[in-house]
Amino acid sequence: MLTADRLHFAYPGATGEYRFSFTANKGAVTAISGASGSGKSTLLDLLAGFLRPQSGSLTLDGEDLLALPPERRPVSLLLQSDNLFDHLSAADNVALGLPKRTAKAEGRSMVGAVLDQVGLSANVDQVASTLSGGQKQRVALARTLLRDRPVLLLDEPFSALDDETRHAIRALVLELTRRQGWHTVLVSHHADDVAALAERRYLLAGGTLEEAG
Ligand SMILES: Nc1ncnc2c1ncn2[C@@H]1O[C@H](COP(=O)(O)OP(=O)(O)OP(=O)(O)O)[C@@H](O)[C@H]1O
Repeated sequence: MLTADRLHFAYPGATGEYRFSFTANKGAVTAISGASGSGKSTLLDLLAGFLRPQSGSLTLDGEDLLALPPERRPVSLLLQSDNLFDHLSAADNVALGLPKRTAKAEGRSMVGAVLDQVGLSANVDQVASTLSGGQKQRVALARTLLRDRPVLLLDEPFSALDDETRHAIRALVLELTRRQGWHTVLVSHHADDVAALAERRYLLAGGTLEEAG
């Protein structure tokens, strides 16, 4: 279980402050909604380690995550767009998620396997700039799958997609979350996405999270 307990943060010199408490279960999507400017990106930055809280705790199954710098946190991040290097192929973008010193042939077969799982076996060598928005998100999910970190942070990951693609990527996120046992935290304005995915929902307002029905 991913647990934030009174994670307290204030931007230097700013008047507003945040105090975040929530839990996110393994193999499930936890949704965070809130108005523009309510602090959703701030929360994700704290979870990813890009911002440091003034006090409080953040643990994954009891392990203190605040002690870890961003690159050592068991966390992957998927944004609305700009997840890929445009000039690299789908396979090369995914290969960035391989552990260092993976043998070339082994790496290629691991990359092929995850691209296959996200339905992109026909696009392995395609340059990212020529992929559709949905295909790009699939590539980013394949890389996440390869890294297989236990926490997946999603920041409006479906917003740039048309309805049909959005439903397909949404279903893929839910399937991977359940199968891999990820703790997936979804930040979204869209009630439709939240209703389709979330096991637990929180509303962010006034600097705190409130569990919503
Ligand atoms: N570096 C910063 N220094 C001071 N204040 C900041 C900084 N970054 C964000 N803020 C302020 O903190 C508040 C929360 O911002 P944040 O980006 O977390 O909101 P959000 O809910 O993600 O908004 P949106 O939905 O529009 O992306 C805003 O009032 C914003 O102006």
